Amino acid sequence: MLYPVVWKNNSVLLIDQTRLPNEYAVVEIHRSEDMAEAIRTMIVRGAPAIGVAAAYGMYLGAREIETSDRTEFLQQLEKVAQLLRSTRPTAVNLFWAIGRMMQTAYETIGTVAEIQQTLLETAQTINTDDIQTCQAIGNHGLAALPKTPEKLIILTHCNAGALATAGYGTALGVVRSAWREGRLTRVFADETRPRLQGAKLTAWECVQEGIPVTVITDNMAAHCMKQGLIDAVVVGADRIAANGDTANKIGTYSLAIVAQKHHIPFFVAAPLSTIDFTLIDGSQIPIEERHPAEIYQIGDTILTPSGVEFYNPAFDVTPAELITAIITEKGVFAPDELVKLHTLSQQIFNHY
Ligand SMILES: CSC[C@H]1O[C@H](OP(=O)(O)O)[C@H](O)[C@@H]1O
Repeated sequence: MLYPVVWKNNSVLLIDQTRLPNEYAVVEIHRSEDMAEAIRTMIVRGAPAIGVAAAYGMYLGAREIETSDRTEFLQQLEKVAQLLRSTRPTAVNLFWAIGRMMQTAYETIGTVAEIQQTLLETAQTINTDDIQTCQAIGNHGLAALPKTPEKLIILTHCNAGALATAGYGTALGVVRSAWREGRLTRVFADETRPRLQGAKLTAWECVQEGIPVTVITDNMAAHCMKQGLIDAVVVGADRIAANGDTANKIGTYSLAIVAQKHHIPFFVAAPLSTIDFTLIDGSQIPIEERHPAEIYQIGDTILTPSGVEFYNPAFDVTPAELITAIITEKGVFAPDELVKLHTLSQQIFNHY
């Protein structure tokens, strides 16, 4: 199994996803500021993965606080939370995980040392829980996929794999489960400009797992669907509103439009921790804008002339009416059924 975030020897080990697929490098993180930078620069990325990373970042920050006074400790911990919240705005998992860590600190009655220990245990629980959640998503996804005698070809976008979670993946979790059950022919992976998570990360994960994978450029997806090459589209999510509107990597929205045009089921695979029930629809989901260099530069090559402007939104929002179903660890739901999960979500994520 592939784990992008690992607690080991009193530090956090991150697979450096900016160096894949050509180099498998691990970065050792000891301090909260370094964890914030790792999230900001996408050494670690993917909604659930940055939630897990932020949880450990909260513990790293907690152990840096040198006071035995509980009130002072909590005030300092809130500053760590603010630092981590400032890293990336769209994936709600980041904010949920930080909120859970703060809630744990406030609820722990004891010495500062006892609060710090409880924070570490909470981060480790968030980590292990997400692996189990992804495996449940994968298994529930099997029931959602088209029931055809032939094996399926699934198109996915960006990377919603083990690298984007604590392990196993969400969209690629469904792919892994389908592969293991003998229901998959191959994956078509959008390269996913500008950060190329599909070409670099999804393709790498599939090769590691022996899953046949075809990489296409983003502008080929519609043609592939029109040719009848694709049986289903399965993507991840960074934030899902209560009505099922879903923020995911830029390019997801256009995929959903073309999938509907060609009557191809379009699935979002995501844990409950990605659903933001405080938003009635996707209109208020914050969309991260990243540096223009992600568009105009690949390696040492500058792609565009000087004197041009750039617009680099990292995400878009797919309206619920374009989504066939949302695959969660609690089952498969039509977008308008998510409200059934609200009470359960509040029980699991209360006050975060
Ligand atoms: C398992 S959801 C992963 C989700 O996060 C990715 O964004 P980024 O690579 O910028 O962190 C992408 O939207 C994926 O679908």
